[in-house]
Amino acid sequence: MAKVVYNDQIQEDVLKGKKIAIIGYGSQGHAHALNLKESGFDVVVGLRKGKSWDQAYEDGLDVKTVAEASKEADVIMILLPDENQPQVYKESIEANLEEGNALVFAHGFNIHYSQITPPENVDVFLVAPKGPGHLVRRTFEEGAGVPALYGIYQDYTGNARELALAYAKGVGAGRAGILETTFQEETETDLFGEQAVLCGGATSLVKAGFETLVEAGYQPEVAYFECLHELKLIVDLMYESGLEGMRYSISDTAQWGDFVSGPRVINDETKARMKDVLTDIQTGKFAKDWILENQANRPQFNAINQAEKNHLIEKVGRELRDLMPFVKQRANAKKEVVSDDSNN
Ligand SMILES: NC(=O)C1=CN([C@@H]2O[C@H](COP(=O)(O)OP(=O)(O)OC[C@H]3O[C@@H](n4cnc5c(N)ncnc54)[C@H](OP(=O)(O)O)[C@@H]3O)[C@@H](O)[C@H]2O)C=CC1
Ligand SMILES: CC[C@](O)(C(C)=O)C(=O)O
Ligand SMILES: [Mg+2]
Ligand SMILES: [Mg+2]
Repeated sequence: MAKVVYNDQIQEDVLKGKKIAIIGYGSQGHAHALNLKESGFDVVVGLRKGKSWDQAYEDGLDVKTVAEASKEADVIMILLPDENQPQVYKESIEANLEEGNALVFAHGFNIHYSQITPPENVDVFLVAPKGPGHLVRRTFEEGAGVPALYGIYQDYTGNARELALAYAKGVGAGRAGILETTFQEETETDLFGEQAVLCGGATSLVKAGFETLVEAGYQPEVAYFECLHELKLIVDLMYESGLEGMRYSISDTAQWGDFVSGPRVINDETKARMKDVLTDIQTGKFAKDWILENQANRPQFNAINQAEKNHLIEKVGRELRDLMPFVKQRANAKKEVVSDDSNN
């Protein structure tokens, strides 16, 4: 079994007294900055003037420009959207790196696909939480945490591993488990997971189920509860006690249907497509296409995003969630964010 590290095995002294710059204050940025500050570390947030800047300031953080924060920090964590990182690194970070600094990432994309080339005299490592930033923050506040991977690309000071573990502990990951990886493994597995299972796989499965029921004449509201709302309740059981634990709570009829019909939907053909997805990630095709899509100002991304927002499942879902106050609370918090085109 892989070695999983927890809080009591981690010395955080190596990071104490160092200035940590969190560049970006979105989904991951706000969680890392606030969790590290509350863990007793010295944090400065690097941003451009705008909504995130105002939010970070309102949250009681020290906020500076990206160049100023990078210059004064010993540890610089880049938590900007992957597609913006190379330009901001070139314009505002690179020239402010000093010998012995640490350059840190939460995802290996730009190092693994050679979009950022750091100097040789700094440490370069990643601390990648295995969960959305808003849950990194929420679980930390609840006294729990989200697991994280760490990986070392360059160990100039000889302290990169200890720094990475101390950083991971500071964001709360040591409560859940921290695992060593490489930039290649983190990048390829993270992209595969989000495309084939967690995001792309799950949304496609939910929509296909919803559409099948609606096209067969069933009420969209029934289809929404069946294929989307209840999925969270089922996944919660898997999260708590695995597939077996989930199957303990469902009826034997459901479990028999799970055994005989699940493999009719997700089968060898689906797995072959998953392998295609993984191949595109491993060869760099996915990364190249995503970089080109951004250079062209995202024509496909924007068109698909708009069509997805207009899908019937979203209309029905908005109406039903408005009638469930316990769900509405979080949806409203998210809505404020979405309407401002930001994530935090
Ligand atoms: N989202 C997640 O949960 C996870 C993300 N990651 C990784 O973490 C990193 C950050 O992702 P994520 O948190 O989703 O990023 P977000 O999209 O949430 O980042 C948005 C933040 O970046 C700032 N920003 C964007 N462009 C610039 C710029 N040119 N100059 C200054 N600030 C800028 C925004 O400020 P403004 O308000 O001014 O636009 C905002 O504060 C990525 O590498 C990602 O792969 C890893 C694990 C999970
Ligand atoms: C699953 C999507 C993710 O990889 C994440 C939250 O871990 C991301 O890039 O946002
Ligand atoms: Mg991920
Ligand atoms: Mg990801």
